[in-house]
Amino acid sequence: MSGTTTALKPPEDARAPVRHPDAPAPGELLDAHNHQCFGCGDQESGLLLRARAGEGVAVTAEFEVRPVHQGAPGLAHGGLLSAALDETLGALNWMQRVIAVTGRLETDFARPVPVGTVLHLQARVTAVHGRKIYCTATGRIDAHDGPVAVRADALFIEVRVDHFIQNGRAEEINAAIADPDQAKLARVCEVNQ
Ligand SMILES: CCCCCCCC/C=C\CCCCCCCC(=O)SCCNC(=O)CCNC(=O)[C@H](O)C(C)(C)COP(=O)(O)OP(=O)(O)OC[C@H]1O[C@@H](n2cnc3c(N)ncnc32)[C@H](O)[C@@H]1OP(=O)(O)O
Repeated sequence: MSGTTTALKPPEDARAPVRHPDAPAPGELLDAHNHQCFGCGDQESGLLLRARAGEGVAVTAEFEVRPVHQGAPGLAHGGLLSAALDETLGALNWMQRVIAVTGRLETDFARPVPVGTVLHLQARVTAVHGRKIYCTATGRIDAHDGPVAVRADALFIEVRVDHFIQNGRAEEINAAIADPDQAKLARVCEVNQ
C-alpha cells in the first residue's frame, strides 16, 4: 500500500488544490519542460513520455515501454517505471502554474510490465500545504482502465527558478536562459509566486 509514511499524509489544515485559470484545456498536449529531459524530452533513449491536461488538477500520460527500458529480460526496469510516475506527477506543475520538484516519491510495483506495453498514467494533486504539494499517480497496462501495474504517492515542493539557476550545471543553464521557450516557461511560473 502506498503513501503509508506520515510525510505523505497531508496535515489537517491542508487546502484543496486549485486549477490555475490559464491551465491548458483538458486533453491538451503539454509541452516538455526541458527538451533534454529524460522523461518528457526528445532523447531517443529517454521515456518520450507525453502528458495531457486532465480535468481539475490532474494530468494523463502515456509511456511506451521499449527494449531500452528493460530490467529483467522482456520486462520494464522498476526505476524507469518510478521515473515515468515522477515525470507524470511533475507535469501537474502545468495545471497549477507553479514550479515544484520531487521531495519524496513512494512507488508500489503491483504487476510486471512487459516490453511493448503502453503504460497509461494518471496523476492528480490531492492537497496543498504551503509549498508542499501532495499528489498521487497510477500506471495501467495498455488502456486507461487496464490493470494497475504501478502506483505512487509523492510530495512535491514548490521552488523558484533560482533553484535551477543556482544548482544546475552552467552549460545547460546558460542554454536554457538563451532558449525563448524555456525563458517564457520560467516567467509564466514566476509570476504566480
Ligand atoms: C531560465 C532558467 C530556466 C529554468 C526553468 C526550469 C523550469 C523547470 C520546470 C519544471 C521542473 C519540474 C521537473 C519535473 C521533473 C520530474 C520531477 C523531478 O524529478 S524533480 C528532480 C528531483 N528532485 C530534486 O532534485 C529535489 C532535490 N531536493 C531539494 O532541492 C530540496 O530538498 C527541496 C527543494 C525539495 C526542499 O528544500 P528547501 O530547503 O527548499 O525546503 P525545506 O525547508 O527543506 O522543505 C520545505 C518543506 O517540505 C518538507 N520536505 C522537504 N523534503 C521532504 C521530504 N523528502 N520528505 C518529506 N518532507 C519534505 C520539509 O519538511 C518542509 O516542510 P514544512 O514546511 O517544515 O512543513
